[in-house]
Amino acid sequence: MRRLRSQGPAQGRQPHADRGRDAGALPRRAWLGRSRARVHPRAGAQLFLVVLSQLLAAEGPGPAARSHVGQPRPREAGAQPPLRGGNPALGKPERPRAAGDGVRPLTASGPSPARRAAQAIDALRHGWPLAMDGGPVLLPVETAVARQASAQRMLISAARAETLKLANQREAAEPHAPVLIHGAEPFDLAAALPVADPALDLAAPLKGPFRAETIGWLEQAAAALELARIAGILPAFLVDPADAGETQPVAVSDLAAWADAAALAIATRARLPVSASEDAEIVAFRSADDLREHVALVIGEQRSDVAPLVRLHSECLTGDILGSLKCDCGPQLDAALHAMADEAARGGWGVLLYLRQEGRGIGLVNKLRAYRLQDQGFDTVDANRRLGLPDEARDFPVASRMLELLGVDEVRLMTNNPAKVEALMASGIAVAERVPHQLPANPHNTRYLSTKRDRSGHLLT
Ligand SMILES: Nc1nc2c(ncn2[C@@H]2O[C@H](COP(=O)(O)OP(=O)(O)OP(=O)(O)O)[C@@H](O)[C@H]2O)c(=O)[nH]1
Ligand SMILES: [Zn+2]
Repeated sequence: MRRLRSQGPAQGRQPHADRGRDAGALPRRAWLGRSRARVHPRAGAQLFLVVLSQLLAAEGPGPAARSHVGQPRPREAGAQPPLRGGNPALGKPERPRAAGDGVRPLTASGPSPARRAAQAIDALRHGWPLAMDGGPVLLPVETAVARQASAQRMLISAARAETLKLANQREAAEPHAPVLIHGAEPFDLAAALPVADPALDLAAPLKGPFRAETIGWLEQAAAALELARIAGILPAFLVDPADAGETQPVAVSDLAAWADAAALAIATRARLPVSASEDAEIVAFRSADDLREHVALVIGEQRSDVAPLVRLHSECLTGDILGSLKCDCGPQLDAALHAMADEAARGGWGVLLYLRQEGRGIGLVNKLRAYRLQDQGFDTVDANRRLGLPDEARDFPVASRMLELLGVDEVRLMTNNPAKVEALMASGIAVAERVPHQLPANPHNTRYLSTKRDRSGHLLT
């Protein structure tokens, strides 16, 4: 069996008793006085600062504390006093500006491909247009800062085109291919938004007439839609708009470089007692260009001779933090941690990967948009498609890479989703067993769970 090299357990693991929080020993009432219970926390903090500054003032200026505050540094004999208001010989001070006013041509000496993709994702979130190498300028409809921009054409996803009843046109009939639409009138942002956003579907059901056109830059179009998904915005663009503003250059191949799981590395690790188990360690992962920080929780003592119980848990802010009843994420997270704690008590161990892939990879805002559509009667799959987004967009090679970095090459995977098993195996992790992980339904998630079973292939009863 292939054994992967571990980066090793944390150095200097301490018994729990050694790590009491010092803060607990502070005389809590000392700093807010007796009225603490009635003081609003923010007001309390302000009061604390006032008291602190009074105490400091009463103490007088300590020489060490004030040596560089408010006092001029001693000057050597003959030295010039510092210039106030800048050196007139240098002209007026100017803000630093990027070379070429920030326009970055795709040259070998420019930013690395992964960095360019990161900049493109950031640009979309800010509403700045992309200049696709070999394709047109694309302005994201949802976030565009160039409010006066307009274009004759829009780029949308196949799923959105289908919702807009365009799939009967030959150029829009390919199920997953991006669709270029030509409007009878140019699209300004007010006209483009209802095409992009299904929240407006009921208010304006007929948006056309549109003509679908052949795309001569299909790869660039697909990459742009993928970048929009990663940025968490609606996947719709004005194509070559007038007045789009400064563009962000990006090439199709940049995306693969950005998504390369090999860039992920362990950033740090620390002991983290949790309510399910006091014997747990958190490991944080980072890569240079992807700002999402994934974590793993290792429960029990890591052993190379026993395959751990593993759960790949995708971020769900609503379920994990707020206790949403619309999904099964919160109870699944809780039950997984307790199952791992039981496993550890029997001499085994567990690893929970907390993957920052909210809403199965479409991001929090788009997931909440999907929830709105679900309230109109669409199921979880159709709601995503109406948004023009895939119903599954998670990046499981990231999970395999995290396991590899932890030195885990074989797992007992807690899941009802066969796609997770396949994805892990495809990226080199042996799945010795699939451990079912079904939790009781509630009235709010019954339809969600049956859709998972009936449309997404989950093994649920
Ligand atoms: N787009 C979308 N995402 C959702 C919805 N409900 C839950 N999610 C997301 O789905 C993910 C939860 O999936 P998981 O429980 O990890 O995995 P799974 O594919 O359901 O498979 P299991 O391992 O069997 O639980 C989280 O990222 C949630 O935010 C929804 O209605 N729409
Ligand atoms: Zn959830």
